[in-house]
Amino acid sequence: MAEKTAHSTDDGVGSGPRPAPEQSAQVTLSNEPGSFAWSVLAERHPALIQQVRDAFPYGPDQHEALDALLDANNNGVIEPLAPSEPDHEQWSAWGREFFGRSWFDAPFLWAESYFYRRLLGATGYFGTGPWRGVDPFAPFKRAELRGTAVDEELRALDALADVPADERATALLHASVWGNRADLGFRVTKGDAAPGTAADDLAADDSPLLWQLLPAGAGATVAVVADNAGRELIPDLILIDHLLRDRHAERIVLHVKPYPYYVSDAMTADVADCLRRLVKAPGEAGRIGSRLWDAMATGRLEVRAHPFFCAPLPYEEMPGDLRAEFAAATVTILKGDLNYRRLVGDRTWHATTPFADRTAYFPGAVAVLRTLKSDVVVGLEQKTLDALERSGAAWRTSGTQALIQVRGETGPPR
Ligand SMILES: O=P(O)(O)OC[C@@]1(O)O[C@H](CO)[C@@H](O)[C@@H]1O
Repeated sequence: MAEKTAHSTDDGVGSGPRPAPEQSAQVTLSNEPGSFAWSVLAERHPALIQQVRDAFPYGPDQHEALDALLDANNNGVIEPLAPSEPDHEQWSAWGREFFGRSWFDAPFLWAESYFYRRLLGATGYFGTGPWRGVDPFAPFKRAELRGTAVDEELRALDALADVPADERATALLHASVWGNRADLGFRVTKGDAAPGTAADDLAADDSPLLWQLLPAGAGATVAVVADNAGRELIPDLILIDHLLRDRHAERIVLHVKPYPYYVSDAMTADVADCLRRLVKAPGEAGRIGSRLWDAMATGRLEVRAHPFFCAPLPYEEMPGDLRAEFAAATVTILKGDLNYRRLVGDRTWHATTPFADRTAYFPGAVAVLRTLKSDVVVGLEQKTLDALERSGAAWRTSGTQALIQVRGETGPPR
């Protein structure tokens, strides 16, 4: 087995700026048995291959490719994409340093991202045959959206329609945060069929600063970087409607993934499915759906699917066009655990490392709405950290804790 961790000044995944030495921390790898990252590769990935295999009547080619991926994930080394693949060159550059290593010895963020790319390849998603463009996770996403839990969540909106605006705003913001628990990745392996009981309080809450950045009528543009489809995207869309309706934003750009990723991540098709679900719902949910449908038609709400969202890279290495887009936004709101890992860096930061320091490179104000589902966290107060540690619970990874963190001041010169 190779070294347990790589050092932060040389993670080999791109050429972007590196953190200052005094802020360095080790890149998270997956080669420590029993660690969260190890369990994702050793347990979640094989279970996911099986789920995908069971969900579609694939032919022998797909079964063979899935067998090969399972074997490589469990026992093999990382190999480049075939030269015939359209993104072969891109991934060759991203993976140069990791090809020939065990999957467990590559950075966790990189290995997971490449796993999803290979899984799609195995199902024929990027091929020229009949499975081209067929989302292997679509059956799980659709089942979730059809479920009665969504009916109940949408019915609850009727009671919110008449409460004072600030209370409604808080409720909708929290619904979007906790919506991040509804991650189908949690349900891939036995034993984590559903996340545990949610904490009453947020582990960090900078929401006053978020609202300060978005005073009504100031003509703001907000970028929302989505995470999961279905039960997460619905509350995200409802929050977007609130921001537009109460004029906290004039325009919102919703960034989604260009291809299926991390089981349930949202793509344009999932936005359309959620909007249809809302529009057809009775009561307030249906009215929200109609307003959002109109906002799409007039361009006040726009969907984008930049390729960087499926790249195995931290946001620190984002390309210039995306940097310019975030810089032009009044605030960028990032949803979920993976976006958080990419924002602050998937490393063993001390949990009290200031959030503002870790995000100082980000172009413009940035906010995160996240439940904790992996080891990395920054920006906690010492007393919060002490209490969480005393609890003895798996608070970093169980999805029971959540946070809203915001850096308001503008980032470095652009
Ligand atoms: O980004 P999301 O959907 O909130 O979470 C993604 C996630 O489920 O995937 C990884 C494990 O596969 C973890 O980082 C995290 O728990």
